[in-house]
Amino acid sequence: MSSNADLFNAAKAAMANTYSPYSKFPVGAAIRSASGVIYAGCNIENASFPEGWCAETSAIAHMVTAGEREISEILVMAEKADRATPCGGCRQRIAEFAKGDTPVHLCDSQGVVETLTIAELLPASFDLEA
Ligand SMILES: O=c1ccn([C@H]2C[C@H](O)[C@@H](CO)O2)c(=O)[nH]1
Ligand SMILES: [Zn+2]
Repeated sequence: MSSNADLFNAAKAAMANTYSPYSKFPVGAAIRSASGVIYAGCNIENASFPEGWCAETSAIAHMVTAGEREISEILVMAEKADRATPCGGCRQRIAEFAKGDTPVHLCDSQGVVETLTIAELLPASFDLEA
């Protein structure tokens, strides 16, 4: 297990609570905030399919609700993927609370497979001040 065992375990525990009866594709995410606290989340689907949301979005919601606004690293896992990567919308949501060099750890069910920065995942991202 990597040195991100705490993040990995938090994402795995969150993934166990997934509500994904439609896709049957469990996802978990865990953020380490600037203060060092871990915020996790799972994907939550809906019978009205577009109303569901992603694990990364749940984790960001927990972080912001707790009064924090800076992601220092984030880890994503999907039970059925060899290397889970955030969807386009989640890349933009992560970028809102991250710096370009903020690490995004992509996992399989065993551990971190690859780490990319959010700037690598979302080059030339939308910014009102760009
Ligand atoms: O970045 C992503 C991409 C997809 N999903 C979820 C949404 C849906 O519930 C399921 C299948 O797309 O995976 C996430 O949680 N994060
Ligand atoms: Zn997403």
